[in-house]
This record gives sequence, structure tokens and C-alpha cells, in this order.
Amino acid sequence: MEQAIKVTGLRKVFGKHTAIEDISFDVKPGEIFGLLGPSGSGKTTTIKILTGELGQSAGEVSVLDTNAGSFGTADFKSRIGILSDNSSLYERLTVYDNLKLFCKLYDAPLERIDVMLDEVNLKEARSKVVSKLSKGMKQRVLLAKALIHQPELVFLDEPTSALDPGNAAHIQRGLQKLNEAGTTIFITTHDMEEATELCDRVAFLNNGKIQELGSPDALRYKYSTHAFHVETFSSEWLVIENKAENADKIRDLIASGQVKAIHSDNPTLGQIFLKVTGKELV
Ligand SMILES: Nc1ncnc2c1ncn2[C@@H]1O[C@H](COP(=O)(O)OP(=O)(O)OP(=O)(O)O)[C@@H](O)[C@H]1O
Repeated sequence: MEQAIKVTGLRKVFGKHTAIEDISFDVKPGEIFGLLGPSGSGKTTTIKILTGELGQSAGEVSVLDTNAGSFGTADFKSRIGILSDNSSLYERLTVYDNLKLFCKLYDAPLERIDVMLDEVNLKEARSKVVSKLSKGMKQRVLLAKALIHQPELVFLDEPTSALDPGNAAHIQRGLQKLNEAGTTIFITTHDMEEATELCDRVAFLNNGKIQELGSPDALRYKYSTHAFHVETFSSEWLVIENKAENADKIRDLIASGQVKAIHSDNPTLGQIFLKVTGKELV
């Protein structure tokens, strides 16, 4: 398989409102791909089209070498996992019984339940009724559900947005491990640090259009001024351009013992997003 996801000229119109306007991108097998955008930019709509929950108005979509017309088949559904705002649990059943139902649905062995509960840090909650769980705990059960059948590709719509920092970090490590084991991950997030840490490549979605696409490192380099920020022991910050004629200046500063640290001037993904779209991603 050359591409896990291939999207060409995708467009989605709701009545008079164009939610997605001619977007194209590929996701490679084994990649963690992040779709980043402010509220209403079209992230959830994109996930819903890629998982067969919504039809597109125009364009071509292929996921795991399957065309949109076959997204409803049991075979396709068994190959993907989904965590979206439509994912739900049986509120009156326990965590364990919820996951047991999904194991049966996907023909997954019951041993997967404890493996997944460990992954999402919920072993102690296995006998709790879902209606008694906090929002963040429910989110983690939903994540366990999305991964219970060991799909090749998972779609995660803001998986850590309801979590406290400790559990968000735990889930991020779990996603990295899952990816190292070969799972392709398509994730949407508002969290730029999470995107920088997790994603091989990110696309900036704004008003239904992709405005930038690349690896976090490549984007940070592209938008860098390429200057050095030199911090001295007298708490001064000097900005020195990365030019041959400045080599002696930097050498002299280091030789004089004044240099505490030298930093590159690569902006954060959040700063780049603001520059490209004019919007803060909060
Ligand atoms: N079923 C629908 N009918 C009409 N308009 C819709 C529908 N679903 C989404 N939209 C509109 O499409 C645009 C994109 O919505 P979408 O939910 O994809 O954004 P998002 O980037 O996921 O936002 P958020 O981060 O708030 O979840 C919004 O303007 C939204 O109001």
C-alpha cells in the first residue's frame, strides 16, 4: 500500500456553507499525521468523510486502498478505529462490559480488554458503571474501545482534550508505542505541543483550506529567521544573524566566557499557525 489515506480535491458543502474547500493530502502507512485547526475549520467533517460517516460533495477519498463507496463494509470497519464526538458508550454498563461488547462486535479476544485498560490507565475502573465516570475517564474508555480490535489505522478526534496533563501525557506515550508497533494514526488536536511531540507531519486547516503542510521540524525551520539568540551571563540576549561575517563575533563572545547559552530561533508550531492563519489555536 503506497498511501494509507489519499485525499484529492475534497470538498464538503452543507446547504450554502462550504465546510471543506478543495483539500488534498496523503498519509503514509506508519505515519502519525495531525490535522490542526481552530474550532469550525473542518477537522471533524474531514474525519467523518474519511470514516464513511458523511459523504463528500466532490473529490476523491481512498483509505487503506478502499474507496469511499466501500467504507460501510465490515471488512473496512475492522481495519480502522475511530474516536470522534459521535463515539458513545453504554452508560448503564460497566467499563469491562462495554469493552466486552466491542470485543464481540469486532471478534477480538477478551484478553484485549485488560491490555487496553492498562494502556489508558483505567485498570482500577474496570468494574465501574460508565455513568459514574468523569468526562476524562469516559474519553479514555472510548480510546480503549477505538483500539480494542488492533486496527491498522486509527482516527482520533481530539483524544486528549478532556484529559488532565498527567493522563494526556500517558495517552500520548501510549500512542507513540502504538505507532512504533506499526499503527497509522490520523489525529486532530488543538494542542500544538502535543502535535510537535507526536506528529510526523501536520496540516494546518483554516476555513476549510489547508494552509501549510509538513513535518513540525521542517515547518519550524521554514519559518525561522535563522538567527542565533545568544544568552549571556549578564542576562543579555543578543540576536546574531547566521552569516559568515558574524562567525568571529560569536567566537569572541564564547572566548570571553560571556556565553551562557546559544539558541536557534525556530518558532513554535503555535507561532507559525498564528502567522499563517492569523488565528491563535487555543
Ligand atoms: N451537519 C452539519 N450541518 C451543517 N453545518 C455543519 C455540519 N457539520 C459541520 N458543519 C459546519 O462545518 C464547519 C466545520 O465544522 P467541523 O465540526 O468540521 O469543525 P472542527 O474543525 O471539527 O471544529 P471543532 O474543533 O469545534 O470540533 C463549521 O462551520 C460547522 O458549523
